[in-house]
Amino acid sequence: MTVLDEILAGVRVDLAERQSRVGLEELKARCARVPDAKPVLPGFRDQGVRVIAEVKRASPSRAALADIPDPAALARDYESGGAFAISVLTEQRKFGGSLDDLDAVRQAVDSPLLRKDFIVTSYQLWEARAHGADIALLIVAALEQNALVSLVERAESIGLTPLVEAHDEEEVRRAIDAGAKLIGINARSLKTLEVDRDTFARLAPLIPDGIVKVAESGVRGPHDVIEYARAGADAVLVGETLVTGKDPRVAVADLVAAGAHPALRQPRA
Ligand SMILES: O=P(O)(O)OC[C@@H](O)[C@@H](O)c1c[nH]c2ccccc12
Repeated sequence: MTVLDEILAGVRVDLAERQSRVGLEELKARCARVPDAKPVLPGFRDQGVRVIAEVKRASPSRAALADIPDPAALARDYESGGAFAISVLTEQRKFGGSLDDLDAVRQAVDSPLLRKDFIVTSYQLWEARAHGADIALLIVAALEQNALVSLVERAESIGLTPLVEAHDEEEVRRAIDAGAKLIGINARSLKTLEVDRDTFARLAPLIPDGIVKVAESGVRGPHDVIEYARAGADAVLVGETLVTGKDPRVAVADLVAAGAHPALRQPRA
């Protein structure tokens, strides 16, 4: 059993528990009461390399990272440092997150919000929307192709932009085939938890120009943003470095400044 299998098993148990408490109809009714999701794709391309800053308490590779007693305050710091979007991990068992964190962050910031979880059914997309997310992560490795295709369609039909995450050539192909317009390349394998920062540079050329590319994981500082940018990233997704560092606002601002460097400006499709 891989780490991913283990995480998915726990996610399914917790999901069943939530489904027994809140029915789909009730969730849909909640969705009707929240403001519409923001379209995010154009914003990813209009200036420099965008920073998606993550609220992350723990991870399977590093266990506890940071307490984060006030996720709203952290998100406000990220936003004032210039983050384009905020990612909130909502998986509970391994990452210490929750939908309450998503709610708290939604109350605190106007930036686009990513629900970062292990989504295996459309119920979780409705949840994401009901709790104010604009973007939802779909992990190719966690889904059969049919399920991936229908979750991409369902996400879009309720206004969410799916961020489709791939780790290798085959998964990139599946993401493109599923119609993804926003693809994340995760440098961390969900099977071994190893980080390979060359993954993005290896896989990005397989992605057509019209698709927005996000380099996920392993960013230690401005230097890594520049490397990812040179390899064609439109955005970087950063967690650990920001939650374990001293001043999250300054840390985000340093990454944003690195990604905005004029030397990185390249013609885009
Ligand atoms: O903490 P890092 O190395 O900066 O990584 C952030 C983000 O990429 C990572 O949390 C992540 C990427 N894809 C995921 C899928 C599930 C859980 C977590 C993730």
